[in-house]
Amino acid sequence: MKIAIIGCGNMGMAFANSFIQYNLVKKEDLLLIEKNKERGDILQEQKAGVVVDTISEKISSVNLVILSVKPQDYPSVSDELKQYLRPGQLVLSIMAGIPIKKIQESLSYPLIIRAMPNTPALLGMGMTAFASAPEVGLSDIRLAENLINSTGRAVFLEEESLLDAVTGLSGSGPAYFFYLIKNMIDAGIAMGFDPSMSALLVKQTMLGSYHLMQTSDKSLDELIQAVASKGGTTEAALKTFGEKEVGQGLQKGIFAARDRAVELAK
Ligand SMILES: NC(=O)C1=CN([C@@H]2O[C@H](COP(=O)(O)OP(=O)(O)OC[C@H]3O[C@@H](n4cnc5c(N)ncnc54)[C@H](OP(=O)(O)O)[C@@H]3O)[C@@H](O)[C@H]2O)C=CC1
Ligand SMILES: O=C(O)[C@@H]1CCC=N1
Repeated sequence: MKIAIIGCGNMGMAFANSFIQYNLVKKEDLLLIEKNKERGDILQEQKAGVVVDTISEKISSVNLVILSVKPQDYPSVSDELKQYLRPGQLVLSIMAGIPIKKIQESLSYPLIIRAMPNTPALLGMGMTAFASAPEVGLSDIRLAENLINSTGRAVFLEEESLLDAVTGLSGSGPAYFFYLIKNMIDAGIAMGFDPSMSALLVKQTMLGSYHLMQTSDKSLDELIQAVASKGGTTEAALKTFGEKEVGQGLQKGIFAARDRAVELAK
């Protein structure tokens, strides 16, 4: 198995490192194409794979090409890539927004899988949803699924258009989680804790709450109710969240992320 990754930033390397860790590809068979010199030099130093700075005929010999540049950089990538693609190669895009049809047209090439991962893939704890062009065969879909499984969980979507909602929900989701935690820590600091004590209180609370949610047979509403004693402190917080429309604000943010994914396709 030979793999090329075009754009070796956060997500490209999260994938590359998982493939290496699970022996799905050997470093000498991993072509890392990174335009950014500083990043390329770091990857060279780390001996992360065969590091190059441009798309070349080397790409013609790989089985799988992963597109992990920012969507805005894709037009220049497709112009270069299309001349080197050979029949039978599989192209896996993790770029937000850009639909399979558009990738097929820009590359004049049919075998495209589109996936939306998230950064916990760095730890093998990612969540990725993916969809496939109708031209891609079952064995290639399985191949992509096996590779994605090395980065965490994978779900196959029959309906590609849902990938934009996935982007808003789980693709960007880690940032919402960190945003929530940051604001809780800041509230702790505002109430007089030093930053490290506030961080400990908040992070352990979130960790314990996550496991409680996963192991409990109660619904989320019931779990909230179990914390919110009648006339107590949690109720005061929840009342304020309601007045400030925190939940609705969060949902609006997620819809905005989804809408931006749709926009990036244009
Ligand atoms: N970060 C995330 O949480 C997620 C990101 N994604 C998607 O993954 C893709 C990559 O995101 P992310 O890893 O965060 O981005 P990064 O900016 O970290 O990585 C992209 C890398 O590609 C380089 N690059 C740009 N043009 C080329 C080119 N022509 N050839 C080779 N390399 C090039 C960039 O260089 P330079 O910086 O100099 O431009 C950069 O180093 C995006 O499309 C994003 O939508 C999907 C899910 C989650
Ligand atoms: O912010 C972004 O555009 C990318 C896609 C999902 C997460 N990061």
